[in-house]
Amino acid sequence: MSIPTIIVEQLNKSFGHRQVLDDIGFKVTPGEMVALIGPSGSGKSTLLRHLVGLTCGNRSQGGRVSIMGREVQMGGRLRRASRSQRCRTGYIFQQFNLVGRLSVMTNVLIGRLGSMSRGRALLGRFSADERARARECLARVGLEELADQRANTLSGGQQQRVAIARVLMQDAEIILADEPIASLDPRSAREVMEILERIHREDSRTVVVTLHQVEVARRYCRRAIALKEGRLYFDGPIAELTDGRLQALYENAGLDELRASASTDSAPEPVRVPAMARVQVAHT
Ligand SMILES: Nc1ncnc2c1ncn2[C@@H]1O[C@H](COP(=O)(O)OP(=O)(O)OP(=O)(O)O)[C@@H](O)[C@H]1O
Repeated sequence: MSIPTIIVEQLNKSFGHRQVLDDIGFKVTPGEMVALIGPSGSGKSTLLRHLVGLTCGNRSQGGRVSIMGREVQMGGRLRRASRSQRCRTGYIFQQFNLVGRLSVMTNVLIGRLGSMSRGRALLGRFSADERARARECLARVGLEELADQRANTLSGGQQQRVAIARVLMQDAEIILADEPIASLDPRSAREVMEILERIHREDSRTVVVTLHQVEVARRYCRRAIALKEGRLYFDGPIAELTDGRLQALYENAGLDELRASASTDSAPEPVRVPAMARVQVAHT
């Protein structure tokens, strides 16, 4: 059995008096593609941010996050990540986080900064090999011909593909994507998900992606982790996330989310699960 690449144990997070993560624990093995789903405000983005140490858990309640065998945080204290560890985790944001006035090419090359010497990084001096590699990364997301264009002249879908190329340039082994398709039209959303899935499949990258649309999660991910009100509601094969469980997951959510979560095939089963019940399925 492979050693987990992501380990989360007893993670708790409160903002003021509001507990937004409640005793979260799960493991992800190398090469998995996992959908992180749940109603708006259930804690998906907060959880993802904990995985890279952008947010730290509560001190009083312990909690541990480890990535690729190294602790990111423990007992509410961040561990200083090594440079190489930081480079091995790529983060994709809903709003792309590109430098709009720079070229597409430079934005992709930025993915390399973490592995360069400080001097070279400060001067932004990239080698011919690095430029060739950046072109390859752009070709993989279908944007090679836009290399010299300013990033802010691209469509949202194209910008997200540049962000993925930047993660490829970073050579990240784990890709964490926080609602990467939330602000995209359906076609761009499909392109972005297909690229992520291809990278996962062809390069054996571990991908954890937060999604609002359950049908998208079903199409691209084998496993789902669902949060409800900050608690782990489901963790297992996405095929076991039945319509009844989904109804219970989204039962207090807005109408739009319910529609987004509705299955496209059979009619939902009228199964009701108590609001805070956990449906935890052993993950193999
Ligand atoms: N820095 C913060 N300070 C205070 N509250 C916060 C902070 N970050 C998140 N929260 C709160 O934590 C809860 C979970 O937020 P989070 O963004 O993780 O949810 P989410 O499931 O990703 O929601 P969405 O799907 O709408 O993005 C929300 O109630 C949010 O308002």
